[in-house]
Amino acid sequence: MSRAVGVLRAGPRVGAGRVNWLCPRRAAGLPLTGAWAVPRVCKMATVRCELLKNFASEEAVPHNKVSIIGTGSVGMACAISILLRGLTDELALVDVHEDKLKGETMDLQHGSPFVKMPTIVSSTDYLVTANSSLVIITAGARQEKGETRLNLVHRNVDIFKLMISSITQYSPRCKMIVVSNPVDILTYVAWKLSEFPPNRVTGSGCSLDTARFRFLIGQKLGIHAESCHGWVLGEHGDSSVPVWSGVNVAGVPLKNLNSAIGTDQDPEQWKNVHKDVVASAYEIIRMKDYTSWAIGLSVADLTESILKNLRRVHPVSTLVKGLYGINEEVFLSVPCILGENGITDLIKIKLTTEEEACLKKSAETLWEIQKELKL
Ligand SMILES: NC(=O)C1=CN([C@@H]2O[C@H](COP(=O)(O)OP(=O)(O)OC[C@H]3O[C@@H](n4cnc5c(N)ncnc54)[C@H](O)[C@@H]3O)[C@@H](O)[C@H]2O)C=CC1
Ligand SMILES: CC(=O)C(=O)O
Repeated sequence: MSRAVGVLRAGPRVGAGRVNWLCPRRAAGLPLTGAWAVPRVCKMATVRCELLKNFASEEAVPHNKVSIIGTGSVGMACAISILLRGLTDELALVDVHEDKLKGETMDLQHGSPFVKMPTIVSSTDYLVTANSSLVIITAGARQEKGETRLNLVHRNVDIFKLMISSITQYSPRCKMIVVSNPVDILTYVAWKLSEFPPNRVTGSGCSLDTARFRFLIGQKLGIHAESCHGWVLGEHGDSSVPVWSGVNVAGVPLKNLNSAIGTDQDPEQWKNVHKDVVASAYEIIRMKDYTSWAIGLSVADLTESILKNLRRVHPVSTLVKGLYGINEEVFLSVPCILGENGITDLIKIKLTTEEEACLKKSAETLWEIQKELKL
């Protein structure tokens, strides 16, 4: 971790559009040492020195720093969504692929004239993430066409073993959002390896499934997704559970209008909406190789609740041991209140016997895999 690697940094402090390699200690807000500690003095009459009268040191400490680990499709969709919403005063990016990391950083920085860009730093060294309020983990393998999320587990657990200790070393008080798949298992892995309290380790879980559910209900009704309320809970992906009893528009439960909604007996076959939710990722991956925009936008929404301490309710993956007859340490999505301390409360949603059985079955499937992991 002490390698003297450079940190790609730009932002208001070094001038929009400029790309500088700066000391990682400076990027981390630590006192400068060695050659990096030379004070900024004007040795010759540069335009900068002629233009500016320097009043104060530039060593600002970020208050809302977000780090994103993994600058692939998902990491960069998270980055742009967070930047466009103006949520952070410093964004740090980390990836093992140095050229890709530099390229993505420069490409974002060049958007500075159009967005109020915060400082953006990046490095292969986790020192650049120091003092993060929130670390978003998107690093790792993604599904090939037709591959299941659970199939990724061993490849991504190995990556997490390398990553989590570096994150906690530099940001011991951060919150984490895990996005890499299989997200529920990897949230458990991040929680175990970090030794953080469970409220600080959250999986993006069913935020994406729920967004897809609301969008598809909206399409069927001709109403905007934001006005269609409903939740998908449990495992992100294949065994997710749609809570039909709670689906409503303006407080009108659809179940009151169609008592068979979501069942095989339903003449309108609303259950196909959830089938389409489950099929979405496979369908999109078949066509464009990966999914990115909707997950990026949903992670930015979670980020906003945490950084602004909004205490909004989100369907995210959390430790559910003791709920719904689940006795193992598994992470599944339930409605959670998210704020500056991560998850402070869960909403005790009433499930039907069938829904509860589905949740228990997902928990058993996940535990069968988790109990074999050597962490
Ligand atoms: N939870 C959810 O709803 C969703 C999860 N995902 C998952 O997100 C993950 C990322 O997907 P993509 O961005 O499409 O993949 P990608 O292949 O485009 O990006 C992954 C990045 O991780 C980096 N990486 C690999 N090992 C690393 C390490 N040890 N440290 C730092 N960086 C490392 C790679 O260099 C690459 O840039 C996958 O696991 C995917 O299944 C994707 C969409 C939705
Ligand atoms: C890839 C993935 O997990 C999704 O789009 O749902």
